[in-house]
Amino acid sequence: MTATTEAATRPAPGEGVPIVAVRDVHVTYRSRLGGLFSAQRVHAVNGVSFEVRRGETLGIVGESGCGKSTTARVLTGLEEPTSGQVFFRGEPVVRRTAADRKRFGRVVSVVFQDPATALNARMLVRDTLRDPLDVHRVGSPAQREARVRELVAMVGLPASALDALPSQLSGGQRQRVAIARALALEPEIVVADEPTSALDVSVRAQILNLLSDLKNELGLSMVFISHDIQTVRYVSDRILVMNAGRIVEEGSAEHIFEQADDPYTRTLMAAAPSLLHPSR
Ligand SMILES: Nc1ncnc2c1ncn2[C@@H]1O[C@H](COP(=O)(O)OP(=O)(O)OP(=O)(O)O)[C@@H](O)[C@H]1O
Repeated sequence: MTATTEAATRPAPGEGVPIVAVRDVHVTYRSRLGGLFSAQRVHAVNGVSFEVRRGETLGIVGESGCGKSTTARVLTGLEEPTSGQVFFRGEPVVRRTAADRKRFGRVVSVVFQDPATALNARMLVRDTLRDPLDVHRVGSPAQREARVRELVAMVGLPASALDALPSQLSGGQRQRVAIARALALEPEIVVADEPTSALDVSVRAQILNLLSDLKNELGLSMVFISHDIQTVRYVSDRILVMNAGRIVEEGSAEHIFEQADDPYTRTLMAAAPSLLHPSR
C-alpha cells in the first residue's frame, strides 16, 4: 500500500476503534485528613468511563482535586482502579506483573507538570533519553545513540543539550527533554498532565505547539489534562469536564464552548472571560 492510499484509508482523528477505553472506574483513597488510621475514604474518581481514539487530543478539565490526575494515573497504569477496568484495543489490560506493566508502559507514556522533579537531576540528558531504550532493549547500542539524537532534534533542542544536566537547562528546555523521553518508545498515547503549569507564561505556547505538532507528525493520540479551560480548548478535539470525581460533560471543543449544558462547565467558562468574550 502506498503512503497516499494508506493515508486515505486511515480513519480521521477521533474515528475508528478506541485505542484505550476506561470503563466505570472508581478510585478511593484513605483520607489524608483523618490521620494514619482514619477510616474515612475519599472517592477521587467516581464511575468514570471514556475512550481515547486514534489521532485525537482528548482534553480533561476541572478544578484542582476533581480527580484529573488520578484518572491519568489509572490510564497510564501508575494506579490500579479500586473497581472498573481499562481496555487496550478491546482487550482488558492486565497489569499484574512487572512485565505486564512494562508492556503497557510502551503504549501509554506520560509528561508530568514539573520537569524539574520529573527528570533525574544527576543524569545527563543523553542518559535520561537512553534509559527507556536500554530498559526495553531497543536496537543495538549504535541504534540507541542514533535514536537519542533523533529525539533531541524532534523536540527542537540542539545536540549539545545531550551533554547537559537538567539544572543547566531552562524550564522550557527541561520540559522538551521530558517530552522527548515520553516519545522514546514510540507510544500510541501521550498523557500530558498539566504540562505547562510550572512553566513561565512566555514559553507555555511553545510547549503547547510542540506537543500538538508532534502529535500530528507522529500520528499519536494525546490526553491533555489541565485546570485551565482556555489551554484545554486550544489543543483539544474533544473535552471531558470533571467535577468531584465524575465526568459532568463531554463533547467537541465547539460543543463545550457553544452549547455546554452542565452548570459546572458554565462556571468554569465564566472564569475564562477573555477567551469567551474577547470584546469585554
Ligand atoms: N494518594 C492519595 N491519598 C489520599 N488522597 C488522595 C491521593 N491522591 C489524590 N487524593 C485525593 O483525591 C482527590 C482527587 O485528586 P487528584 O489529584 O486526582 O485531583 P486533580 O484534579 O488532579 O487535582 P490537582 O490538579 O490539584 O492535582 C483529591 O481530593 C485528593 O486530595
